[in-house]
Amino acid sequence: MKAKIAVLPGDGIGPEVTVQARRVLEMVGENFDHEFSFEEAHVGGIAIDECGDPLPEQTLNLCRESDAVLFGAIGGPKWDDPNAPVRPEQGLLRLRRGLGVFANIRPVKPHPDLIDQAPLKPELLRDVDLIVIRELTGGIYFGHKSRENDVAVDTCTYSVGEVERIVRIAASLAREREGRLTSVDKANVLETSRLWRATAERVVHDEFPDVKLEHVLVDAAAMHLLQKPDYFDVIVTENMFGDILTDEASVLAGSMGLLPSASLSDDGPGLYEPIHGSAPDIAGLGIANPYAAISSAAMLLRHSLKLDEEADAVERAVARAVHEGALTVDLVRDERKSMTTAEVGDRVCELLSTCTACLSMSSRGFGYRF
Ligand SMILES: NC(=O)c1ccc[n+]([C@@H]2O[C@H](COP(=O)([O-])OP(=O)(O)OC[C@H]3O[C@@H](n4cnc5c(N)ncnc54)[C@H](O)[C@@H]3O)[C@@H](O)[C@H]2O)c1
Ligand SMILES: CC(C)[C@H](C(=O)O)[C@@H](O)C(=O)O
Ligand SMILES: [Mg+2]
Repeated sequence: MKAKIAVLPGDGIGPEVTVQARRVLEMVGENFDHEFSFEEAHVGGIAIDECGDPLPEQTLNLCRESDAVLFGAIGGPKWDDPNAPVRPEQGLLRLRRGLGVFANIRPVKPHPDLIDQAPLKPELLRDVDLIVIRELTGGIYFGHKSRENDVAVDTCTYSVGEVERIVRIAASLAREREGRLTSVDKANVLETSRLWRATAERVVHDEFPDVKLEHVLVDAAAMHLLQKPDYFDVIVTENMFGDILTDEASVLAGSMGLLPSASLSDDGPGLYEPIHGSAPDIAGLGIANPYAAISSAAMLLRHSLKLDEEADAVERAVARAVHEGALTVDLVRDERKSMTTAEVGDRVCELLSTCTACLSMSSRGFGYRF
């Protein structure tokens, strides 16, 4: 098949990990006989430096006319002045909104070989296999904001329609899995959460009677995620809660550098990005973990290009590489045994061409498998 992929590397480690994800997609194109074309554009801090706008019009246009968008990360200390008129993060938020990608899928499934190194007890992690569906284009991120003298305001808004569509996505996914959906809110305090809860209740009751829905308050959910992470199947939540809970969930997997994401709209290109940021503390050192970016590329193959077999092959190559110990420094105890970002990318590409087991077994998507 032919596909056009927009690549937005961004800032900090964004370009370092994105180049590895792009190489993997190129390798998939070669091995499976697809014609993928790639076009790069600036977003975030680098775009501010270039033209004063974190999401230049040509970048958004490129994304809109592509089949999918591979995104690195944005931001960094250079653009962090709280009084700056524009910020890199605004570029990412405008991109999400501009593409209408309201459904952010963040799977969390620890690789068995990394469980012993995680800060949580191995027995808590062994059966963890959860997916967070984060609402991505509403809530406090996009509500009215103001700042006057000593007072700042951020407004959190949700409409019934916005809640219905994200709950439908989450419930459909739960139906294909264990049929359990946990809706996370703060309904004891927030009006938006009460609307969220009532809407989720109605949608699931009317349209997904086979799905078991429960509601958990976000503060308790944060605790349960560490205390009994294997309890969860599909979690659906609003924008900011989903942001915070998924950084927490990355601890279950072992590193921020492992969690991928897909952001989808009703139609139009999907946006694929690791959940981590630009990691200024390690940028430029060549040691960033590229697995989150590479796994995001696998999600791109599966969700935007409908290439399940190819997505499976990439996920198996990742799982195999991890199993062999192809790990960056965030995942090894002994630094001398770590690989660079590029070496990990090399190994995944090699496995994609040589590992017949990676290419042949069939399985269903989301997260690690081998
Ligand atoms: N999607 C995005 O572009 C995105 C996401 C989160 C944060 N940010 C931005 O990134 C900047 C830095 O934010 P932060 O430090 O709070 O979060 P961060 O995710 O960049 O880093 C948090 C910690 O995780 C580590 N880490 C992250 N990704 C890693 C990887 N691939 N390999 C190994 N270690 C990794 C970092 O070294 C750091 O110690 C900020 O400007 C923030 O706004 C951007
Ligand atoms: C950089 C920031 C705007 C972004 C968010 O909060 O959505 C990030 O933390 C993420 O998780 O993708
Ligand atoms: Mg985040």
